[in-house]
Amino acid sequence: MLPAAPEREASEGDRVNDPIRAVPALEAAGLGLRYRGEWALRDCDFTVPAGRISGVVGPNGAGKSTLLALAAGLLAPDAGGLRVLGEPAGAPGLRARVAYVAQDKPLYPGLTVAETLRMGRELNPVWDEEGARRIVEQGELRLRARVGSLSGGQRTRVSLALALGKRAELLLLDEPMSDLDPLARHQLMGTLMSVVAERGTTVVVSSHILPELDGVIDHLLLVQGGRVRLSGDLEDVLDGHRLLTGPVTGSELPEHLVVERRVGGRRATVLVRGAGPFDEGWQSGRPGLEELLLGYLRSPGSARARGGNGGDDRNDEHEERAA
Ligand SMILES: Nc1ncnc2c1ncn2[C@@H]1O[C@H](COP(=O)(O)OP(=O)(O)OP(=O)(O)O)[C@@H](O)[C@H]1O
Repeated sequence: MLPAAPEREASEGDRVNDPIRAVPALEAAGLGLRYRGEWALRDCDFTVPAGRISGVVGPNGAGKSTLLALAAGLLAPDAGGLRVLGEPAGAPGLRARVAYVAQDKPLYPGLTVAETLRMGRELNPVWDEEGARRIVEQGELRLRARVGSLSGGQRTRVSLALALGKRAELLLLDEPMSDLDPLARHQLMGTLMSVVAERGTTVVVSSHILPELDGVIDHLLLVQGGRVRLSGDLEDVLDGHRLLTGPVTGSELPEHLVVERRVGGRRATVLVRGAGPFDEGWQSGRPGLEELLLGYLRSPGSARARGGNGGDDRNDEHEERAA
């Protein structure tokens, strides 16, 4: 597991009373985007609160990168709308307020690491030279090395240094850690989280490496098949589910609450929406993040949920019909 996110400076009450934090980081209504006529994201309604670390989770091809690119203003929606920090995504006023690290970490290969950081300093009205250098130096990168000669993990480090140096209000990170070795991942995530906690930065980070997010995120967006399947405060979402174990026969469960059922021998393990009470034949516990996500990912057509209360049935029916 990666280092736990340090205590955030602001409490929930502070956020509500702070007019800036009361504006969500992302707010999508009916958001959709097509590539060559095929919907990559469709009918997405969600809110990502400010001042939090949100995990965008989903399998390959789910639409995570598309969602982040829309938030970064690199793509324009084909349906619905997306507001970022209170402004329409892509608005010029967001350029200095949002930093985006794309999955393929595009950088200029001909520049050295030092020249890349200098470019960051010159292009951004606010620049944290010390913070950016710290990230580069932790990786023992030579400032004179050409970016084109760096490994994938080293380029990730330079990209994150640029993003953090910008001191943006919102960091959009698309699979930031996928090409880092476990030690670098642990170290860099720790640095990232402490910087973010210090500054109260909002982070939206996509990943399909579930352990990477455990103990780090405090808000969740589960994307599957181009739709948002689950979203909400992480604790509320976990509180809104139970992992039940019991004999395969004899204990009843309302089918519409079942997310995933696995049978091993005579015992069944069932992930359900809602906190019960359930038939007393079941042993019941709150699922962990990985158990919850794997349950949903393994059962793409099961009960759908939204928000921490385990979901809204009317929405579920709508989404299932539209799918
Ligand atoms: N440039 C593109 N042209 C055509 N189709 C695309 C393009 N980019 C993405 N898609 C399609 O859109 C869907 C969503 O892709 P996206 O890259 O957003 O998924 P993802 O969740 O980020 O996947 P991964 O975890 O593999 O990065 C996929 O079906 C993908 O094939």
